Amino acid sequence: MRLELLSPMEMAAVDRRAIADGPFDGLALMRRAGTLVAAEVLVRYPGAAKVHVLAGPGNNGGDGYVIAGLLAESGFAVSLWTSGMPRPGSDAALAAAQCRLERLSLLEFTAGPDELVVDALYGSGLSRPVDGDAARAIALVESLDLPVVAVDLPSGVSGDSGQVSGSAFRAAVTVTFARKKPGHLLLPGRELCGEVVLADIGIDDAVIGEMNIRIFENDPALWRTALPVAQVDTHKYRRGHVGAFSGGPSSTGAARLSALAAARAGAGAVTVLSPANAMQVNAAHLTSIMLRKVSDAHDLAKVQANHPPSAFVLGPGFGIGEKARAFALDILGDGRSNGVEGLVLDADGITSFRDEPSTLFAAAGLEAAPALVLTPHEGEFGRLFPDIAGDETLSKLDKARRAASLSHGTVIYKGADTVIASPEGRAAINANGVPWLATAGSGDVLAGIVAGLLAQGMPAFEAACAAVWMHAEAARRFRPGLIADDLPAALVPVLHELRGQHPKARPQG
Ligand SMILES: NC(=O)C1=CN([C@@H]2O[C@H](COP(=O)(O)OP(=O)(O)OC[C@H]3O[C@@H](n4cnc5c(N)ncnc54)[C@H](OP(=O)(O)O)[C@@H]3O)[C@@H](O)[C@H]2O)[C@@H](O)CC1
Ligand SMILES: [K+]
Repeated sequence: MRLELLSPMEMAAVDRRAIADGPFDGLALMRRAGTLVAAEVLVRYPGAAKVHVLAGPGNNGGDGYVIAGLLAESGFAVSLWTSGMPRPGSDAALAAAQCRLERLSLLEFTAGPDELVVDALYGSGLSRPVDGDAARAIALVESLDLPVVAVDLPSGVSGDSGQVSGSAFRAAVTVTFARKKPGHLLLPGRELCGEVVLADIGIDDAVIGEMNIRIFENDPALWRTALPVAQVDTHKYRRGHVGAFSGGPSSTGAARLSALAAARAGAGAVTVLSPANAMQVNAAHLTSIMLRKVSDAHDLAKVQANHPPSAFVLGPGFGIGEKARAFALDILGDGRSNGVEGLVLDADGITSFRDEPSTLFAAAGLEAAPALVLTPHEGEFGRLFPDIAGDETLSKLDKARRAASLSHGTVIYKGADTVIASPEGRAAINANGVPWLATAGSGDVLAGIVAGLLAQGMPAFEAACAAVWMHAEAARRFRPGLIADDLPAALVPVLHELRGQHPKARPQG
């Protein structure tokens, strides 16, 4: 799987390196790119009454000249609309010189129903907001509801951030080259790209390998080998023990959702850690999940002394305040020496640190601290990282990476385009989410899955990526109608399948 995501700048560096190394020069790469886009058009829209190719002044436009020529040779009626001449001597200028079609000015652009648009105005070289003739063409195409095949990126969509600059095409298909860019996965870019096709234009994987890329699309290939595999001789505590903190008597459900999810994710034992006044409510709803009273620091110390959980979930339904801060700092301070692998801080656990985030970050940064995993949605992210959240020059990917570095934690920045970032700089963008996953309690389940995997010894970044993907995959398979209570059980077939593909897969004991 080619999961690395290249920023437009990295892609340009890869292009330069590939051209320097050979065997293909820039024009050959461009011809290949154009040929592969033309092939997609042929396969997908063989009956198009007419194809409008819009070619810009850079190499994206160069691809457009190649595409227009090939489609005309294949028998399509092609109109070639250009905006600005390619720089003399550039690959685009060479491609333009080889294209014999009449050039119409984008200024005059017009189209009719049942026609197709190939958008080769701007790709990774987008340098300012799209306006003027290009914006007018975009509006006309949108009003006619014409299908658009975008070359590399829909014009107007930033390859770095997925944000729209000025206006942007909404493509049915986007054909990109060598590797996807973050803008193909981050919103709103992901929606505007339509289906993303990755075309191999002949750039050697080794050239990309040398770039030491640390940003990926989240996919099982990224973490499958790190998934815990139960051994035959295992016993319940060796399969990991999760402690999920419950809130008071009227808010216990969230912790139970986390607990169930942790158990379904494979933790051998799960305990709900409940304040005294919520013990009865919790007891009435738990069967396989254990229950212990933890009202204060003294109770927590007792839990830590005897079969301590190897991972904790703190936050779902817990309540905001000093108790959450004290418990979190206690667990981080207690350290790995006591067998604690990680703390998942979610919801109220995050909000509890809004006035003193540096205390949390300092505790997570101590050498002996267990892994901290933070799971903020946008609002919670802004509470914990106000300066990063408020910086409009940063993409969601940049924000998550900075937050991870600042907090010394793995950050799961949730949303329809969840970004997972590790403190040492790795990041993954998730793309298998479905709208019906946004349901009450869904976040509690995610926190539980992360803790379940951490408790079994899975490293934090891999556990976070795996949890986000499995959570979404379980929801996708369940289909609409899903409520959070359905999710823990819906994880089981997903995990079975993943484990079946594990290189060390063996019968489960
Ligand atoms: N060998 C390779 O490199 C290969 C590259 N390939 C292809 O090249 C593409 C990247 O090419 P690229 O770097 O030339 O950038 P591109 O997207 O054409 O835009 C730059 C031009 O557009 C202009 N411009 C930008 N924004 C604008 C705006 N809003 N409104 C108006 N003008 C605007 C900008 O103007 P400037 O900023 O210079 O003033 C400049 O003239 C890549 O996406 C892929 O399709 C493939 O062929 C495979 C091999
Ligand atoms: K484009």
